[in-house]
Amino acid sequence: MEVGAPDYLAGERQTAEFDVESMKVTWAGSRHALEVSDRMARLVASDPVFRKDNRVMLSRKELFKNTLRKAAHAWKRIVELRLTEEEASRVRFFVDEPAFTDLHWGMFVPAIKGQGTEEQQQKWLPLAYKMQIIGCYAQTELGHGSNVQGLETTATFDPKTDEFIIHSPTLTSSKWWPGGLGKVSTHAVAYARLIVDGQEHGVHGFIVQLRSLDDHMPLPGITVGDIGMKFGSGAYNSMDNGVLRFDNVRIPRDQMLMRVLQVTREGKVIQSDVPRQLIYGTMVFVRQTIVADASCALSRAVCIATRYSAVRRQFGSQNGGPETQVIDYKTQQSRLFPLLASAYAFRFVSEWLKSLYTDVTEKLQRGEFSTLPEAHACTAGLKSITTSATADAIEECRKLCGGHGYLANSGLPELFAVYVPACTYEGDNTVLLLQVARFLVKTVSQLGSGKVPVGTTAYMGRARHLIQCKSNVQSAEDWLNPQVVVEAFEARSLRMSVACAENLAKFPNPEEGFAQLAADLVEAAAAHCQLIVVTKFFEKLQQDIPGKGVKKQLQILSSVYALYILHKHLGDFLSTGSITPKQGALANDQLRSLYSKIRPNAVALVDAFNYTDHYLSSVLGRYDGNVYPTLYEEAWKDPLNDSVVPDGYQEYIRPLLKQQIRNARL
Ligand SMILES: CCCCCCCCCCCCCCCCCCCCCC(=O)SCCNC(=O)CCNC(=O)[C@H](O)C(C)(C)COP(=O)(O)OP(=O)(O)OC[C@H]1O[C@@H](n2cnc3c(N)ncnc32)[C@H](O)[C@@H]1OP(=O)(O)O
Ligand SMILES: Cc1cc2nc3c(=O)[nH]c(=O)nc-3n(C[C@H](O)[C@H](O)[C@H](O)COP(=O)(O)OP(=O)(O)OC[C@H]3O[C@@H](n4cnc5c(N)ncnc54)[C@H](O)[C@@H]3O)c2cc1C
Repeated sequence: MEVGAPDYLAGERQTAEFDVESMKVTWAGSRHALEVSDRMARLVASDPVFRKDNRVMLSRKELFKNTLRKAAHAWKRIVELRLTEEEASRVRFFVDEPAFTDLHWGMFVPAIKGQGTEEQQQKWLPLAYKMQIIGCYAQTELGHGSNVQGLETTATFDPKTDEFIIHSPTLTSSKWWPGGLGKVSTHAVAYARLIVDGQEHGVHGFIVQLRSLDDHMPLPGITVGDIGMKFGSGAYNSMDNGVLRFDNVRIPRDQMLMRVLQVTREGKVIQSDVPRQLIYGTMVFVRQTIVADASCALSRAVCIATRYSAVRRQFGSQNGGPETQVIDYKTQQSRLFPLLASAYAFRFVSEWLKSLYTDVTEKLQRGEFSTLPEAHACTAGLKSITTSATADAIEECRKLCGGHGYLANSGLPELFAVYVPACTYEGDNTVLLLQVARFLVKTVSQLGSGKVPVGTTAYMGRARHLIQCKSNVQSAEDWLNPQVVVEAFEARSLRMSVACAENLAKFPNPEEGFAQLAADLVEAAAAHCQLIVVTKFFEKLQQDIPGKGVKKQLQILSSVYALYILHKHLGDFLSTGSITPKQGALANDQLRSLYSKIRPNAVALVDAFNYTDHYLSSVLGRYDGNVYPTLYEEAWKDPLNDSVVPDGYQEYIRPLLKQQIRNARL
């Protein structure tokens, strides 16, 4: 905010009962992370190249070219200022525009790192790090996305020339969707069925050059282009999601990523001791980053809706005094505050998931693979529930802002349009929950075998207790006890998984059973993942959290998140007998009183996200709350208002107004 400018939300900020600067540190993860983030946010906001207020007005071609300009400028600044990787990734975050660079850094580089041998990494990574080649992740095809084993592109080994022949045998085998592929990438990690000596060996990644490094023309045998406009104006259309076909394209044998499986000069196929699932490792990595993205997108929407709800007034004027701020309506609070709590919950669970991922990656380097199934289940499940909740929440925030939320300059429509594909990409959310369900059912089925469940399923080791325990909640206050809450969540989750396993056992064919019970399995998986989020929030509170009143606020938010989920899924808690209807009602009483505690802190709690006005790009979410004059000014900037009488008046409006109506009755 400019120095000396009026702050229409100052009154809201004065009621805060905690130290906002300390909360900023907790949200950012550390004082260092906050400092870096703050510096990079200012760097981006002060640079006119990164302007984004005109984005929705640009044609696709203009938008795309502007994205290229921003990406090139960002890279120039990163090199000139010698920014660290951490700083560079914050620059990307605040530039706030999907671009080919996301796939280059976010998937192409990690695919080579995770699936390439040492020599392959040494050859390709330096080129990729300097952006002397630009890569994408070409897995999905027109006919198959979720079913990776169903991909049709082939990679046939030719022992005569020591090459692979990459080919698209059918229309449905055309690569379809990869970001950065359509117009920019020079290379791809393309996934194809490996065929050696007439035998199939499953789907593997191959580094394929697509375009000339001299004139950017597609290489012989490559057909490549953009797949067309996507949902929403502006939004994800800055990305060149592409289509790609191979017509017997030859690549050297050493361009197959060979960490998991090697093909020798003689055409021998050698399986290393690395599990086949590591071919899916890049997806595990990205799913983990998507959980962190969910907390960012959600906090952004909540920041806009909270500030605006404090500015907006409707009804309730007493004796000519001001009307009621809409944030004071209990209905507004019961819709908004759980989303605020969810933003914090997702932030902390993503922190934990990142540490789990780092730990698993270190173990994989040492040849320890036992934690891979847990890492897969956690990343898949948390990606699924956090993105679904965030997509719904952004739309809810739009509604919380009434009519003005529908204006593009509220920032919410574009945020929604950019965000919703997260429910689909990197694994459709239902398909991913089914993966979690398989993991849970397997864990339950092994309970009797003496195998002790560990990690996030450790609670299943107490199945005997959890299957029959009764919650001892007697008052609304009892619901503030984390142990009581966690036990109710554990009982609900375990009982749902056990019920699924029991029902599955009734089917002679387990796969048929799994297919028939899929809807129940998805619910059991979601219950398990919600338990993880709740537990990790409570565990965060065990840490030393400095700053006046900060921990107290987080305690309130953790209870709000847990009790909101309980209230929303009350049917599960009741039908599994994890709590009684009376206890459910007490949870709701507690939730109401927690909302009242959040109310004086709401604006400060969203200030703690430390978002600049540039990043929020929302008239409704402005830091200073100066909404109405800005809305009014912005309206006049619309190109439709360039002329008082619109184009088309002479052709279409005037003749209409001047028409002779023959039949007066018409
Ligand atoms: C310095 C400068 C810096 C500059 C700074 C610049 C910085 C910029 C940085 C920007 C960063 C931004 C980030 C990127 C942005 C992203 C944007 C979005 C892009 C979106 C990309 C995509 O959209 S890309 C395509 C994703 N497409 C899927 O997501 C397919 C889903 N489909 C499957 O994933 C499989 O198809 C599916 C269902 C598992 C069945 O696979 P299947 O049939 O083979 O397997 P089964 O089900 O039979 O399972 C057999 C056994 O494998 C186990 N298992 C399965 N998966 C496993 C796994 N992953 N890990 C371990 N284990 C796994 C399973 O648990 C079973 O285990 P068990 O046998 O023990 O039970
Ligand atoms: C914006 C965007 C960017 C993308 N970027 C990339 C990229 O860079 N690289 C890349 O390779 N791919 C990319 N993709 C593709 C993406 O990964 C796939 O679209 C995604 O994995 C979903 O697969 P699908 O399209 O085949 O969906 P489908 O599987 O066809 O889903 C259709 C419906 O079927 C249901 N369904 C499917 N299988 C099952 C099942 N077994 N049980 C129950 N229900 C089922 C789903 O729940 C869904 O409701 C991108 C997609 C989008 C939208």
